Amino acid sequence: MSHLGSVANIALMATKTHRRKAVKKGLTYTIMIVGSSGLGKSTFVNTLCESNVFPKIDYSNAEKAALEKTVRVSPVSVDMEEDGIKLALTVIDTPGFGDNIDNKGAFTDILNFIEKQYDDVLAEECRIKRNPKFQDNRVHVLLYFIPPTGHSLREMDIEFMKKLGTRTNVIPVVAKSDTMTPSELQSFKKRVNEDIAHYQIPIYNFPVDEEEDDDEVIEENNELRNLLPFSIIGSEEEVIMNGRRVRCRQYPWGTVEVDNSRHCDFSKLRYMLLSSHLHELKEITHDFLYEQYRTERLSKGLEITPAEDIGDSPYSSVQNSGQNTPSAPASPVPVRN
Ligand SMILES: Nc1nc2c(ncn2[C@@H]2O[C@H](COP(=O)(O)OP(=O)(O)OP(=O)(O)O)[C@@H](O)[C@H]2O)c(=O)[nH]1
Repeated sequence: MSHLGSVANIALMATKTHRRKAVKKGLTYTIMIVGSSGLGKSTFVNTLCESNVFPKIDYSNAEKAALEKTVRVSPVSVDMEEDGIKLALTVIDTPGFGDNIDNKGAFTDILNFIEKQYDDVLAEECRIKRNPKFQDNRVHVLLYFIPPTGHSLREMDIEFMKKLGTRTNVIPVVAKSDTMTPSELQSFKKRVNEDIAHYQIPIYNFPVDEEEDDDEVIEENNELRNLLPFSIIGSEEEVIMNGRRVRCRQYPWGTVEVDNSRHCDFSKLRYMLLSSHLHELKEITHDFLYEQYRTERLSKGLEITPAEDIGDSPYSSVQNSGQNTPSAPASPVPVRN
């Protein structure tokens, strides 16, 4: 066997071992949620994970509600299983913008958080002896919550998405889309897309490679691109309808169902995030976004500090009794799987 052949074999074995470990331990994956205050970010996380990751806030008690609001970047790990694959999912809720006249502070915290995860990986790569317990917490996808104003994007949303889009895969979503009629929603989506194109906001827009991708992938990506920005509805409420459990929001005039694709795009977004596009989002993060950051960082000749030397970890865990279990932060893994 040639030297190249044996190297290739070792690489293949390493990949297989890595995959086996990932299947056993759970594939690590990180989603960040960003947007103005009160748009339903925490509710969305609970809906996505089908469990009480973030405790429900009692908005009838203003004082208590103010205390319970998300006030810092809050990562929580949730063990899930999607299509037979274990996921060690980390969901990061962030403080909502809008309570302060100047929201730059909250935004800077979010950007710094994303970049710090890249710095940690870079520092780990630069070590002579690797830390076997190193935890890679890079953000693979960021859902940007757009308020359902019915107008167009706000200046703040344009500025924030533009900056975040150079660092991570940004996917815009229309929050609380049950507050708009179908035709209002369609016109709003159109205007948001026009703004995204006009201001050249670098979102993840389901790119296709006509030569490389097969027809199924092209069709799926075209369909998902046409849904952008995804309309979402969050709810932790369940009712029994025609003998099946349905997650919904109930109003005097009717019921909107979270998982009904005629009511909103939640189910398509969930499938795309946790199943069909998970690997692609991880790959783009590692191969492109991180590489770009790394090049910028190293070309500026900045000093890289090993991970454990930089401040306290913001990671926390939450107890819950739901089907999917929020637990301690994602299990330690070597760089990328
Ligand atoms: N109409 C409607 N209301 C929603 C939806 N999702 C959440 N809500 C409600 O909106 C309010 C705020 O929800 P949260 O999930 O706390 O919002 P948040 O964005 O996490 O708030 P901050 O922590 O302040 O940033 C609650 O009363 C929710 O029940 C939705 O899809 N539609």
